[in-house]
Parts: sequence; C-alpha cells; structure tokens
Amino acid sequence: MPTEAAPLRQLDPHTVDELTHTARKILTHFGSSAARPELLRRVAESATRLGEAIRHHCRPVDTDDGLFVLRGLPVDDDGNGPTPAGWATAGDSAAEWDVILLLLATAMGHPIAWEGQQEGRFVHNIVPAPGHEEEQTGASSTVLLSPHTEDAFHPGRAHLLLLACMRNHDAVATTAASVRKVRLDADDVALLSRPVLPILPDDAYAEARSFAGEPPRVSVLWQTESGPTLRYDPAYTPLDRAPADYRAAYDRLTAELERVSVAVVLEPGDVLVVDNDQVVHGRVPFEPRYDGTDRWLKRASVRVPGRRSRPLSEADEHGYGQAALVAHP
Ligand SMILES: O=C(O)CCC(=O)C(=O)O
Ligand SMILES: [Fe+2]
Repeated sequence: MPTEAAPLRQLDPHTVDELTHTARKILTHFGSSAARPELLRRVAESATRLGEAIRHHCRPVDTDDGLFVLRGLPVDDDGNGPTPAGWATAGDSAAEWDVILLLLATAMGHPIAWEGQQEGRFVHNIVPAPGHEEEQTGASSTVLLSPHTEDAFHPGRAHLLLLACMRNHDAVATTAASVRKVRLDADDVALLSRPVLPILPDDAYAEARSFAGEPPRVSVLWQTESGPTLRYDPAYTPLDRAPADYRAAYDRLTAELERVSVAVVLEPGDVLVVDNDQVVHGRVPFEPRYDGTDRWLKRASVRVPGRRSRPLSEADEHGYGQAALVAHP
C-alpha cells in the first residue's frame, strides 16, 4: 500500500496561536474538557470569532482523496504525560487538544457524541488497550483494523471524522480508501446500491448490540450529484446471508478499495480529516508497548448541516436504539 502524501493544509503560526490561545482560555475557565453544555456553548461562541484563515482551512474536502491533513498545531509530549492505558482512564489527558478538536469540529459543522460510546464524550481517546488487541475497534493493535465507514450501522453517523495525533513513535499508519477512486462496472454499482444486507453495531456499542428490533437493510453505494458515496463495514456485515452475485460484487468493491488504499502516517499535531461518506479508513497492525509511550489519537465526529450525501430512506432507520448527541445544533 503506497504511503502517499495526503493533501496538506498547513496552518500558519498566527492561526496556530489563535486556536491554541482560544482553547487554553476555555480550558482554564472550565477546568476540564468534559463536554458539559456550558463548555459546548462557549466553544460555539468562540468558534464564530475564529479568523478567516481557520474557516478556509476547515472548508470541505475538495479532492477525490476525500480527506486532508491539517498540520502545524503543537503537541507538548512531556506535558501530556503518559499515553492513557485505555479510554476509560484518559480523563483530562491532553485536555487542551480536546478543546482544539471541538473548535475545529465546530468550524466544520456540529460535533456529535454517542450515549453508548466512551461515556458520551465528544472527543474520544484512541489508544491500544490490554485485552482488546484483536478487536475491530480503535482499541485494537495486533490485527489489521479493516477499512470501515465510522459508525456505519447508524443513520446519524458522522459526515466527517477528525483524527488528531498526540503520539505515534512507531509511525503506525492509518489507512484510507476513497470510493471516488474505485472502478466498478455498472452492474456491480447497481447491485451494491440495493438495500440487501444490514450493518450491525460494532463492538464499541454494547447496548446497541442487544437491541431487539429488525436490523434494516442498507445500500452500500449511493450516487449523489457530486459523485458516489459509500456505507461499508465488512466486519459487521453478515455477507453469508446474501446471494452469490451480491457477495461477488461486494468482494470486487473490497478489492478495489484495497487497490486505491493509501497509508497515512500521522505525526504529533496532525489532524486527519476524513469525509466519512467518501472514504473508508482503518489502521495497520502494530505491537502495543503498554509502557506509557503508545500511539495515541484523539477523535471527533462531525455532522454537516444540510448535506445530502445519503439515501432519504435512512431517516426511517431505528439506529439500534442509539442516540447521537449533537452539540449546539
Ligand atoms: O487508529 C487509527 O488510525 C484509526 C482508528 C479508527 O478507526 C477510528 O478511530 O475510528
Ligand atoms: Fe474508525
């Protein structure tokens, strides 16, 4: 898989100062990055005052890569302390970055959280966790995290995913594959645009996995005015229930996504912004260190108001009883 330069949006020093000072002020005022309604309100107010440069850097993805990297923000490696041993104990580790991500997310749309994931936090900590090495979740390490749409099981899933790198000593790559680079014949596209199979909730959602309702069947591909979009998570798609021709088309999509996949090695301070309708992302396997110096990302999810990138029928889905919490809608 080629390590390709992702489109880079380099922040200038003035913009970096503006963002970090704003975040520091908010954090000092609230004492914690835990996203209480008052903090989210303050973030929303502050975001409207951010300068034109930030707004420009936070514009939608504008290439078929379906992603970009914001670079230039500082990470205080010593000040951040050890990499948390799991999201549950992360607390206010690198809390200033939680606020920076919320500001960036707010400049792009509405940050969202899930009641059922990481205790409803708006910014998740992605770290390898003992006992979870082989899962298909962000807490895994020794297995390939296969390409997926984030929260593919849910109609309220993010339009944009922000992954900020705090630490990545072993240069472990995030993978990304854009549906806009995939070549499929018209029959495959037609087949995969039909709602044939459901996408079940992933292991990060304990409650949703025991939801009693009938799983809705969903389209994997969807055509929009600006090009195709996708909703894809093979690890949670019961492919054995589909007819052979559908499975074959799905396999060809998988092979194409593999062909166009790129490896993005995030450096501390990088914020990878992925369009969750155009790009599936994953991560290569790695050996966890479990010594406080492990790879450490922070993740925020964004809904973009008014975006029309998905089938209207998604509005009827139950979302397995999971509610997305939307900040300042
Ligand atoms: O660890 C990564 O690079 C990506 C993990 C992931 O899939 C996620 O955080 O949603
Ligand atoms: Fe993910």
